[in-house]
Amino acid sequence: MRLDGSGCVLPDADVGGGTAAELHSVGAQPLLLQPNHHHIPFPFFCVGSAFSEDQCAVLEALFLQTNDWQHRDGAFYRCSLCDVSVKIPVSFQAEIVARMRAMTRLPLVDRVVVTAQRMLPGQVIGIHSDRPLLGYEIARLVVQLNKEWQPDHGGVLELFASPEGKAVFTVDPEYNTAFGFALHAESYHGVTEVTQPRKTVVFNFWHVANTPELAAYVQALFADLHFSELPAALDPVASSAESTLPEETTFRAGTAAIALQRLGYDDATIVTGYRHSAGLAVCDTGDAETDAAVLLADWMAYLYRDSFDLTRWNSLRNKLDRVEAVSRLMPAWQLCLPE
Ligand SMILES: O=C(O)CCC(=O)C(=O)O
Ligand SMILES: [Fe+2]
Repeated sequence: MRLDGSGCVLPDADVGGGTAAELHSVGAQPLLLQPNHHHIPFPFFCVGSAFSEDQCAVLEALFLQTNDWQHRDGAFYRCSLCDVSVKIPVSFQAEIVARMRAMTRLPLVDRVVVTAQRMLPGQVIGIHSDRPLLGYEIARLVVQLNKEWQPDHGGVLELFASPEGKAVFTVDPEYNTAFGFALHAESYHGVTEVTQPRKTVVFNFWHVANTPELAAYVQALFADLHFSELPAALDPVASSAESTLPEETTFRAGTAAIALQRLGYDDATIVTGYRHSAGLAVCDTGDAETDAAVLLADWMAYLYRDSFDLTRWNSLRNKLDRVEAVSRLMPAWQLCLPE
């Protein structure tokens, strides 16, 4: 399957924030109208004529002015990148975030980071998922700026169901086409080798509950982490868990226990938290603060050791929905579950 800009156009059920006419009225030009939404191999959308001529001109100019390109020269990820966020008009950024919120239905923060990406002949981007690690972006909009692109120029974006499989969907990098997706552990994609220079602008968006501010808080909470600081009361539980459970699981449970310890909770709560995070027991002590502390510690340990998982986050949010935030947990609570 190929997207050639003239493919079938499905009605946009997700405009959410407004109709096409309203979008005309808020900005000077419409943008990202009529996306084609897909769900295989993972949710994404493509837009044929993404931006107005003026907006394309702003994006193209980014490649003329910038000089501090960072060169990525890994075996699987070869391209040059440059942060051009400050060069994108604030009103343009605001419009794009509003549109991305409507299309992805994700609670995105206002801040956008925009990267100009250049690939030169011979360069290729191998298969990767971009899963959102702690503080990383949750969604991307990839805009192509290759005038007169031809199939033999390469640089086709390929989508995969698994890192070993064959491409399930391909997107040609034609001028003024955009590709948007939510990043997660299985959003596998890559770019085929290019034979002509390839110009792309990537807009990055953050989830309100996986911000760089949360990342700073969690990094500080787990700084200089040594399991030896955990109370002796945990020793028998941890030893027994370590003899039966995968290391990854006990590592995460130990990390959750450290969070509870550093937040000032007593030995009993730390043991309860460890057992909960190791999957040995469901935390239901009947004490609202203890249960909330255990759930938040478990979530922060997961974020720190793994990545931001939307399903898990929704489950945390549902569990703590009606619970009053307590002062000891306030900073973590506000960052993990912002209003
Ligand atoms: O350049 C592209 O088409 C996609 C690059 C990429 O891997 C990304 O933006 O996540
Ligand atoms: Fe990527």
